[in-house]
Amino acid sequence: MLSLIDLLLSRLASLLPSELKSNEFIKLAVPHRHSMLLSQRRATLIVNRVRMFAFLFAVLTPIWGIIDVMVFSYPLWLGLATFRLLACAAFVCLLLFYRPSGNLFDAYRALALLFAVPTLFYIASHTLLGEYQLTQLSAVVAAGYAFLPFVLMAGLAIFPLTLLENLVMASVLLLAHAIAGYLSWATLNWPSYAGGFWLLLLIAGVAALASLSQLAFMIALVRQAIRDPLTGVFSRGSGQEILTLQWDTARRHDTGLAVAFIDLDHFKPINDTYGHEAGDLVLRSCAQHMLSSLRSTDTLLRWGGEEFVVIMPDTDREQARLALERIVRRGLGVRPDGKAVTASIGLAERCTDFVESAAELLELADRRMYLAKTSGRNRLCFESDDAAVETSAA
Ligand SMILES: Nc1nc2c(ncn2[C@@H]2O[C@H](COP(=O)(O)OP(=O)(O)OP(=O)(O)O)[C@@H](O)[C@H]2O)c(=O)[nH]1
Repeated sequence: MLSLIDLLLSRLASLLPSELKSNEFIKLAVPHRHSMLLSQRRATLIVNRVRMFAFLFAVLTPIWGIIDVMVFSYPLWLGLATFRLLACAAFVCLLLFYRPSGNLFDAYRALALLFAVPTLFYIASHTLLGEYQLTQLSAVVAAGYAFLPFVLMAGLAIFPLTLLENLVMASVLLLAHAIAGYLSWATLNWPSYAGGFWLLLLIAGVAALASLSQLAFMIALVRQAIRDPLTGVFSRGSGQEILTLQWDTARRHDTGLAVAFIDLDHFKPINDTYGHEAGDLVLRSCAQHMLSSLRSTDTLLRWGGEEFVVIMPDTDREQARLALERIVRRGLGVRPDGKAVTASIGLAERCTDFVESAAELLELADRRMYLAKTSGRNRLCFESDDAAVETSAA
């Protein structure tokens, strides 16, 4: 029995996108496990696709009106044309006034508006068409209106959504379909309605698979773009983006934000004596040592060469100093000759140092790191005079 479950689980795992690491699968299920940068890029992509969809609908919605004029009686086509123009105006507004902000809740709002407009149009047109006895060609054209929920459900495929988000969106569309069925209860053709419901479920499944595989590619691409390939910690560019976001949050809530510049001491002799490979190994192990001592909300990035930066949100200078001393005490790894790796560290904090921008904060931490270097290395400097504190690694 257990081996059957193992077999099933391994078969299921082989269906998952190979671009993802096993600890990333959860990111396909729920959005709150996404990193800040992934959320930001996903939010931007979702809003851009909403605008693309809105453009398509804004152009195509009025065009169908020509067919309505040809087959429906005057009051009916006028009613439908009014709905079409209103929908078209809503799509144009969405296209003109909605711009990507990088905020996921803005993206959800854009998505909700995009789907709300055709859903309302569908319910309104369905109700209006239900009031008329349609025959032959007009009945065939009216049947075309029933395709709208299917188009919307299929449209979900163009967004990189998680499983949870797909379930929410698909449930809303199924509910809209159910409401439309309820509104035409008396004349409902049950076999065709049930068939429509089944088809909607099928499209929802296919759209969710397409949406999830897009998300998987996105997660892998973002990981490659934002991570330093040698150490796996954040790269310099993405680290700067994170710092800017953290800076904005800290300023908005008037909370502390600490930044530490960490430069490994005497790293060149490792390369010169033991080779570049040995140097790479030390860098990797050092990054792992630091990561294991940091909080999950802190960010470690490789600034370049043997320089790292730690961003500590919601942290004042004293807390940051204690955290850095703890990191050094636990160790930064060992050099190939067996001695402990040491570092010169510069610390700056938004509130204590009265800095005006994220760049200024980083620059101050860098200057203090240099001060720690020139004061004898293996120490932490958190003030601008030469109050460098020797750390206890060596
Ligand atoms: N193995 C390896 N070495 C690197 C990498 N990037 C930079 N380096 C080396 O890191 C060394 C940095 O040397 P320096 O800037 O002189 O610093 P240092 O020897 O640590 O001296 P201090 O910082 O003054 O204590 C250089 O030899 C670079 O070639 C890398 O990705 N892998």
